[in-house]
Amino acid sequence: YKKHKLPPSPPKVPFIGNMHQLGELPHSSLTQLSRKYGPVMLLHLGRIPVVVVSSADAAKEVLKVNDLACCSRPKLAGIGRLTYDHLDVAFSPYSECWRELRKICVLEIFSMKRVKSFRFVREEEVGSLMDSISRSIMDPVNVTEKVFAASGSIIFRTAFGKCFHGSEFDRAKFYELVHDVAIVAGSFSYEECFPGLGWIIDRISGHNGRVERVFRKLDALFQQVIDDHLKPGRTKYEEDIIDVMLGIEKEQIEELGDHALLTKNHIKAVLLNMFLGGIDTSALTVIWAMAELVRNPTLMKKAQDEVRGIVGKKGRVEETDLDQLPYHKLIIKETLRLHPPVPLLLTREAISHFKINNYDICPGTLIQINAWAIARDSNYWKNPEEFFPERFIDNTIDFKGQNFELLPFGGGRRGCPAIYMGTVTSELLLANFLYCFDWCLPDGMKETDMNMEEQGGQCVTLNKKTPLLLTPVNCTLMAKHLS
Ligand code: HEM
Repeated sequence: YKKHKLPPSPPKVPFIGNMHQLGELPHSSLTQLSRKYGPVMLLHLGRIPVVVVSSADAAKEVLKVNDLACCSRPKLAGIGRLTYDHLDVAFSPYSECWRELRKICVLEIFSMKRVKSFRFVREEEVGSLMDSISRSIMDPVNVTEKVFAASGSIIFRTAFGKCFHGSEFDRAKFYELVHDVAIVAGSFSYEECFPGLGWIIDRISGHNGRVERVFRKLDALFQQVIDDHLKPGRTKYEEDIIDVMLGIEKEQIEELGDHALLTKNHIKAVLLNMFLGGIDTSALTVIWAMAELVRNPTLMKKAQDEVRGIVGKKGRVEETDLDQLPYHKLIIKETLRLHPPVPLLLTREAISHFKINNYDICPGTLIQINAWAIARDSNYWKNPEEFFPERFIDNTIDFKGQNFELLPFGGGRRGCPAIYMGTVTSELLLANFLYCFDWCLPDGMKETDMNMEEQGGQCVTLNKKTPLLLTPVNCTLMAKHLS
């Protein structure tokens, strides 16, 4: 690679490379580093070369101009095991098989029509959450916990067709499992960073054992639900995602025989993607939005006036109301700008040589787009640190992957295929929070005392460091619904 012009790099330490510079909050440390080394920089995690992209122009080079040259994902051992050797959509390297599966996801699983067919699940879950909060009027509520639980139940029911309630899975155990999966999915093994030696650390640190334990539990859960779905004489009330995928598998076997693509393992791997990709992301959007609104009472009032004006005395916001709430949509957009749930997007891998801003990117290099840094860059955003939904009035910037200064869902061939599913869930939850209750901070806490820190750690998602505790104040609009 001597002839190549490589991107600038911060100084490396022997063996670990730049690993020590990632810190507790990698998106934030990388933003600082990019101020010094530029919007395209080359880091080394152990032996792995990683190019970090921190400007809209450079992101466009990756996601649009050279999308095909770098639309693969690295083959990591931990997630490889959890996805039955990369049979999923989110973490699989680029291949013919991945393309087929992605097509099935876009057309059959995450299409607007399919997502709309689960409207009743979302409305029921949000409804029971509002009922449960209404029993805590004037008592502080852990909004973080409640929203995660509702988002988890929505995905669980959408995928499996049944709720935790009255099933053999208990909610706490399920979350523990999803959390373990998220940690395995977000971590490199030492062997990957330090080939030849890292396996020793992997064995001592128990990495391999943890991956295996998580895999076994998850596989048993998926197998059991699939078996339930295949039982003769099963009463099917509404089609869930497992029904949809089993239907596609059957069709493919009838049409293509041995050449059928979809197997039970593909189905399980896609379910894993739904749990990893769908629960925390939608929940975090609502939690950060509520946190911002409580700190900004004027914006809160404006949003509440809008939703209460449109919904009237109905008692609940329904999905059909959401399109009549333009200010509400601006709040979601501004939340996704300031608090993108996946701040570094998912890692891509270059398949062939290409250039970004005239720097050579060699095959095998990993690419990390810092969507968080771009969305807070004063070159594109006025007062970028301020939560100001009005900035999107008369502004055509959207988050669907065409405007490279706002990329909460990524873009290009690997962009999030479930934008509609994610946004409709967040919008419905937030609109009901705003419609059903007035909110105040517990124990005389002031807006300026709120802790808005981000949580560090191994997760790919951007959590709030401290749980959001808020006190619901009675709202008469709901009384009619409850009586
Ligand atoms: C507010 C909600 C959501 C946000 C912010 C979000 C964000 C993202 C991001 C940043 C990526 C990576 C894009 C890239 O690398 O360019 C992604 C990929 C993905 N997301 Fe989402 N997501 C959300 C909701 C969901 C939901 C509800 C599901 C499914 C139930 C889901 C499933 C996926 C899958 C399967 C991929 C991998 C796509 C691929 O590699 O081809 N996401 N998402």
